[in-house]
Amino acid sequence: MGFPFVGEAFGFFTPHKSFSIGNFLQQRCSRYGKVFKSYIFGSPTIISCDLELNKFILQKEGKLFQSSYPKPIRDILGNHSLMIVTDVERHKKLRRIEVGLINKFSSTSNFLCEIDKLCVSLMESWRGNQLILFSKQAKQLLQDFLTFMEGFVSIPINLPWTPYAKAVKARRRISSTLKQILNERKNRKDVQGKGDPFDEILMKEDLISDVEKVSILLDLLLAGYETTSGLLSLLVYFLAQSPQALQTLKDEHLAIRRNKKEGEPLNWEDYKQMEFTTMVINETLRCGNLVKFVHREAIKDVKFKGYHIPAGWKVLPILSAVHLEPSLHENPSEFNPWRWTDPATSKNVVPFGGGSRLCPGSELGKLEASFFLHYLLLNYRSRKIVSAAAIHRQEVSASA
Ligand code: HEM
Repeated sequence: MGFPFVGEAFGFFTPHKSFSIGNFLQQRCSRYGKVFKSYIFGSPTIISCDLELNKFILQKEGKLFQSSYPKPIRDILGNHSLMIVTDVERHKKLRRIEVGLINKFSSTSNFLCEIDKLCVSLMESWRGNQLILFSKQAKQLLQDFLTFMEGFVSIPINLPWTPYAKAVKARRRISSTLKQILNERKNRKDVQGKGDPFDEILMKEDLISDVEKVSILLDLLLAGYETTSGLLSLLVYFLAQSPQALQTLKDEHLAIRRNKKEGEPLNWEDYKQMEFTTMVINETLRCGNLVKFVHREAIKDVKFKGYHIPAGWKVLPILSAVHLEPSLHENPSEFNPWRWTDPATSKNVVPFGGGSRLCPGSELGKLEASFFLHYLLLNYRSRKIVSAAAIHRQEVSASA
């Protein structure tokens, strides 16, 4: 079970290529099978690389298992964050509001135009640059967010110079900016309820406190930021490895553009035609494993398929292990978007988790990535200049 206190944490958290499960899991699975015991940072832990057990854990949220994120993540996200809240009724209430906000935004008449505009302005900002280092560009949106995210991969030592302390401070700064915006909106009574999702849903909501409202906004910013920017980087990375997929994708987007006037923004009809694009995004999520695992804890003694999980033990369903399982996917480490023509593939890929905590931003993330690809492919040529691999940094992945 490894070293005192840290246990097997070093092995488990060692970075590795995103399209492999890494040496630690590989060795343990071949020695003990797909479900095994470990000891990570002071907690006895069950690690599951088994599809059925993973689905069972996610489906039994609130009944047999609950969310159980480690201290740095809890401190940085805050106790009101959707991912952290364990009380079933409170989670339902906050989730209803967050899902309502995402849906309301997605159904506004200018929603697609706004995403389209964002993609076009991003491409405009690159104009004149001979070389764009993609992974850097995708992450350079907000300095506070970078500091915030760095805290997730840190040891929780609260000294002014540690990434953890800086991240907690960055969270405080972002929260106070959001609080200010909420207050300003409260005072602008004249515009409330006139079609703006924030005004219609958040400002009218009396059942939650202002602190919870700020936390909802923070959740959406954080969960949408790290994951979507990671997905865009991975798309560029995997497409650079697969010229055939890149060409097929380009053909799809050229065909869509041919039927439009110069500068006309994309619409739902265009999005529906992006069939190969959807396959590329799904395959990128399978190979890229943005969220490698989620954190859970057994709240009762659990027996499933002959496994016994004692109450109070940490449980880590490894989503990526199922994505890369050779008995479920042919040549699992190969980036092959065409495998998605087989409907069985989607049953064995769960990049957005499942059960009552299924990612509420999955469709939005995919739509943003599709529009981004459209403008990237029509405006830029890419060239691989370093033979880097897509590396998995474990804790960031857990941030969702
Ligand atoms: C695009 C790539 C994305 C991936 C791979 C992803 C993945 C995930 C996963 C695996 C979870 C489950 C965490 C758990 O069970 O503990 C999750 C939850 C969540 N995601 Fe996403 N996500 C993505 C994009 C987004 C976007 C764009 C948003 C919002 C705008 C979002 C908002 C959330 C929220 C609020 C939760 C917490 C749900 C809950 O606990 O009920 N995600 N995400």
